[in-house]
Formats: sequence, C-alpha cells, structure tokens
Amino acid sequence: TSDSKENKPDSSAALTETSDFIVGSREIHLISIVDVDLLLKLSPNGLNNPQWRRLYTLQVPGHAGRLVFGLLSGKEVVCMQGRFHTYEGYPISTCAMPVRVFHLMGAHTLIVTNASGGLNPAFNVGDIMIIKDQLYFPGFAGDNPLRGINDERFGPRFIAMSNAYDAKMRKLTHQAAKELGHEKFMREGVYCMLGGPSFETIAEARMLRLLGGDACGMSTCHEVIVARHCGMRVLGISLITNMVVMDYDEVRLANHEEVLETGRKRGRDMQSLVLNTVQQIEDPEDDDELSAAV
Ligand SMILES: O=P(O)(O)O[C@@H]1C[C@H](O)[C@@H](CO)O1
Ligand code: HPA
Repeated sequence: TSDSKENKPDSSAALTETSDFIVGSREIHLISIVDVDLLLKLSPNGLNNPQWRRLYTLQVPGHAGRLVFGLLSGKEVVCMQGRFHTYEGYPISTCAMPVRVFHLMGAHTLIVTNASGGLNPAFNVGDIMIIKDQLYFPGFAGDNPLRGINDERFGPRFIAMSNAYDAKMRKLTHQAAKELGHEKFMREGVYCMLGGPSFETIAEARMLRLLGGDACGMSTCHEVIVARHCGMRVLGISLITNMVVMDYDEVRLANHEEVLETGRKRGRDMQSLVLNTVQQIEDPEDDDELSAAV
C-alpha cells in the first residue's frame, strides 16, 4: 500500500513450530516485504476483503487494522497491522486476545513493536529501543489480562515475568543492528505502559523516569503477559517517536502527529532490523537454543 498514514511502527510477531514463524505487525514496510504469493493463496480476495476487516475494528488514526499472512525470510508470518488499546474502550484481556489466536495457530515467538516517548535523557527521537523489561502500570491497579478464571489450556495460574523479554532474542537483535550499521541509534531499556489516551503530565513523566522507565507508551505489556502465559518467546522493540516533556519550562506538547511522522521516517530501519533478526533466527543452532529458552 502507499498509504503513508499507515507507516507507524507497531507490531507483534511470533515464531511457530508448525508454520515456522508468525509476525504480527502494523509496520507497513514489514507488510510490504511479506511474500505476496502466499498472501494471495491465504486471502484470495486480497487485503480489501471485508471479512478481514471484520476481524477487528480499530479506531486509532494511522493504524490500519489488518491481518496479513505471508513469508518473511522464508518463514510463515502473520502480520497484525494495528492493535487494540484499552483507551479505545476494550477490556485489557480483549486487547491481548490476538496473541492467544497466534498461539493457537502454532506461534511460538512474538515480536512486538510500538511507538513510545523517550524518558531517558540520553535517548533521541528516532532511536530504536530493544525492550529489556517492562513497567506495567495498569497491572498495579489489578488490571491484568490474566485476571479472572485461569484457562489452563493456555497456561498456569501464576507465571514468572522476570524473564519476559528473551535474552537470546535481544542479543540476536543487537547483532542484526550491528550488521545493518544501526548501532548509533540502538538502545536497550525499560518500557512503561500507561492507559492513555492522554499523554503524561510532567510530574507523571518524572515519576516514570525515577522508577526506572526509559520509554513509555500505551500498549505492549498486556500482550507480552499473555504471550508468556502461553509459553511464547518474546522480542519487544520500541521506536522512540518523541521525547517526553519533562520540564515545566518546555513549551513543546506531546502529539500523535509527531508519533506518526517519526514512524514514517524510521519505518525502513525498523523493517530491516526485524528482517535481519528473523534471518539470524533461521540458523538452526540459534533456533534450537532459542526454543530451549522458552
Ligand atoms: O500502539 P502503540 O503503543 O505503538 O501506539 C502509541 C500509543 C498510542 O496509540 C499512540 C500515541 O501516539 O501511539
Ligand atoms: N507517551 C505515551 N505514549 C506514547 C508516547 C508518549 O510520549 N509516544 C508514543 N506513544
């Protein structure tokens, strides 16, 4: 597609045992490199088939709201272009539901991307942050996607989250970034999820930084919790689309247009990073180790 409004990076991705690899993504450049033949086989009426549209309805400007199937680096993928956010009015478990669908399709790895505001003063707009850990603020108030009766078919009642973001996957992504010459804008850090849709106040932003946050956004953490619940391996990547306002003297205001604009500018780099990482995973030795790490 040539719709530049859809260039905002925001994705979830997963590797499968039955079908190798599933990517969920809203990053349009990633979609554009998915193998079209397989896509057409799976979706004969093409992307405009209203059946696909009915799968979910998104209300966020610049977010496409599509599922696309295809091949990425020779691996079968499903790209989710656009995600549910709680600020759209959905319960948190509904927002994370697509991850369970990917799991049921045989996905074993989730690659999830998002747009986020930089809290770490060393960061710059356009940096790409590999997520090392998360601060899931809705969870502190009891709003966890696993809340309620546990469905044992997906996973156990209680799960560890100290290893949520797979260390091996992070290493592979750093390697991929090095090969691409992306080191100068690669970062690693802690992602904070807030409910949105209002951006942070200055006091809130300072608190997030004080608590160890490097970037903040309005998604991802609940998807990662559900992925870990069903034993999926997770890689998370944040694009720093704006720097969060931290100073009362600052006249700049957070805005969604800047988020979309940075997404458009860095879209290609995000695409090549994911593609290159997936290529590295193709190495059978790596794959064995990765599977063992789940
Ligand atoms: O879906 P993500 O978290 O990438 O999107 C962020 C949060 C809001 O949806 C939007 C704010 O501009 O971008
Ligand atoms: N804050 C919260 N969510 C965001 C931001 C931000 O600054 N940028 C993109 N998503």
